[in-house]
Amino acid sequence: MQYDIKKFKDGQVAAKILEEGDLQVHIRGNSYEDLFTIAAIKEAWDAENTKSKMNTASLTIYCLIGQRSDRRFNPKESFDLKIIAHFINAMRFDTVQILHPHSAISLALIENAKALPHFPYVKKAFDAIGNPVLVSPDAGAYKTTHEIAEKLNADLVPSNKVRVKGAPQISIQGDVKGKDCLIVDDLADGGRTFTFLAAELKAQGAAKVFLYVTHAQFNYGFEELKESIDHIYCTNSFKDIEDGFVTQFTVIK
Ligand SMILES: O=P(O)(O)OC[C@H]1O[C@H](OP(=O)(O)OP(=O)(O)O)[C@H](O)[C@@H]1O
Repeated sequence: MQYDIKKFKDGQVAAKILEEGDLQVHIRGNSYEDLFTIAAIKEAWDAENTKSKMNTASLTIYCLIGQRSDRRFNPKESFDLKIIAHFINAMRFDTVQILHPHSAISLALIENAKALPHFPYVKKAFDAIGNPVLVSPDAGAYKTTHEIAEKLNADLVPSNKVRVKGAPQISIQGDVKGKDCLIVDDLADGGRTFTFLAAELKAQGAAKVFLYVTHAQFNYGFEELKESIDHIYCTNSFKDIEDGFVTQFTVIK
């Protein structure tokens, strides 16, 4: 399904449907502008499809904005993922696929949503390195990384993270001496989780430490990661990165 997006100088986005049939929207979805772009496309498509109930509309979001804000962190603060989910639900897509959501709460709040698995990209990194031990950085990552380790027949070393005044405190539950380690997580923001964990893995004798994250945001702290991590594997769900330190798997053009 072809559509055209026009952006006005004041920031307004408008859409035009260029052909008939089922609608498939593939978008990063990592900005409020993207959400309004999706809404414009769906509104234009709905206007053409009021009579035809045969056609379906599907949405694929590669990096859902606000996915970490999956609760009200403090009284009097907004619950941002709930607002975003309300907005997407109002568009009434028949299916919504979300690549590697931060938690199951995104899938619970967004109607007709299911996760698009990150397994194929972890497998590519796993094969490129050559049978590393998988490391899950925190309780949130443990469940999905455990499932991936089972599928790959790989060893898994869980670690636990608590944040003290925002700074991650790490404890590793396994032997990594002389082993190549692949940390697997959903996203890197400032990267402190991974610099601390990689430093601790190396202190415990790990040979090399690699990082896989689906959503490579690297909003700050990117250069510091080079001190303790040997190479990063990620998708381009959040942005395209040109750096020899990073291997990016393309999910969106
Ligand atoms: O690159 P960094 O800035 O270190 O952030 C990345 C980490 O933060 C997120 O978890 P978060 O601490 O938000 O998990 P939570 O939902 O359990 O609080 C994410 O799953 C990573 O583990």
